[in-house]
Amino acid sequence: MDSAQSAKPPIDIAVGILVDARHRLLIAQRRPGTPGAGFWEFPGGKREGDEPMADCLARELAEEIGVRDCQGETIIRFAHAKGERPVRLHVSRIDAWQGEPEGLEGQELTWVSREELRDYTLLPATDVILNALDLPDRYAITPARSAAEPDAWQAQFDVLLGSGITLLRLRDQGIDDAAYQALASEVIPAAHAQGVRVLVDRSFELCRAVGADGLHWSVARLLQKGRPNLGPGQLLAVSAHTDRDLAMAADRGADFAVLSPVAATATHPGAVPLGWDGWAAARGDHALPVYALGGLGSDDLDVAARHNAQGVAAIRGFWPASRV
Ligand SMILES: Nc1nc2c([nH]c(=O)n2[C@H]2C[C@H](O)[C@@H](COP(=O)(O)OP(=O)(O)OP(=O)(O)O)O2)c(=O)[nH]1
Repeated sequence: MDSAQSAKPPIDIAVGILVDARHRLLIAQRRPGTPGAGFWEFPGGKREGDEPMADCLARELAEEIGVRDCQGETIIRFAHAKGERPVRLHVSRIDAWQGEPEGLEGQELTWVSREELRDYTLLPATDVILNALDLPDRYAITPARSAAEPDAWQAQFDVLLGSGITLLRLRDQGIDDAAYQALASEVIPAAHAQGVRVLVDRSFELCRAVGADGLHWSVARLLQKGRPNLGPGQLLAVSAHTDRDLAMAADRGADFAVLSPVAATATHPGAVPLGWDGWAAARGDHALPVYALGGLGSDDLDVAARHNAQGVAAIRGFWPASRV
């Protein structure tokens, strides 16, 4: 069972990730006598009564580290039960504030680069926060090259690589593993040259052979195989359609999921759309970042963020118009 389904109601916690001009993150060490003593965390604390979470964050950061006027945005809300009690974390990234952070409660503070964080023992579930911090707000999925005119597909793919997209899934269910491997071997170097990471379907062995940045699997495949032994920075994504899928994906260690369909799509004409309310209900507070997919594009990024989505995933929504 994942944290979102735990029996005890979670306590709401506001968490703030201060990011400085050198992209370093501020972490604090939990004091002796508190739950998780000695572990490092991002500053924050418990909601008082029914105060709005934004007020809770401002109060906690003022009380604990003496900063004011924090400017930022919520990056994820999720629940987990890996500590002494179930918590629901409302995590914000903060890029501007007033005052110099100091440990007002006697806690040690330090600024660390994203790489240096690996040297610290962080509270359980911090990996979820870091995935939400690192992942982009758009996840592109390619239409099948095997169903398209190959030169036109290639031209559109090249435009996609220059469009600001930084993460994509190479999807082509119309070809066998050998043809898929050949396609992946062709497109991944081009994507990497443009700073775009590529997740592949199929096996872990294929992912390794083609130098991909991770895998995108069905929940069924994840349940069957378990989380593969991916390298540092490699990602495991999962396609989900229900609340239960997300619970299993979080439980089995997926780094993020794609939950669909929000609206009707040409790719899956038979699927019943969830609508935003149904999408948000299924997304719930599962402990992983979740993209919204299905009839969406860049115009839907704001509505997605309001529904606790990492962002938008799309095939047609991000695929450049054909020039031929
Ligand atoms: N601040 C913070 N808390 C986290 C993170 N991850 C995580 O699981 N938690 C949990 C640990 C604690 O159970 C809870 C935070 O509660 P807390 O005891 O620090 O809250 P507080 O500052 O209001 O505490 P206090 O006034 O009661 O001393 O949230 C995180 O990254 N930052």
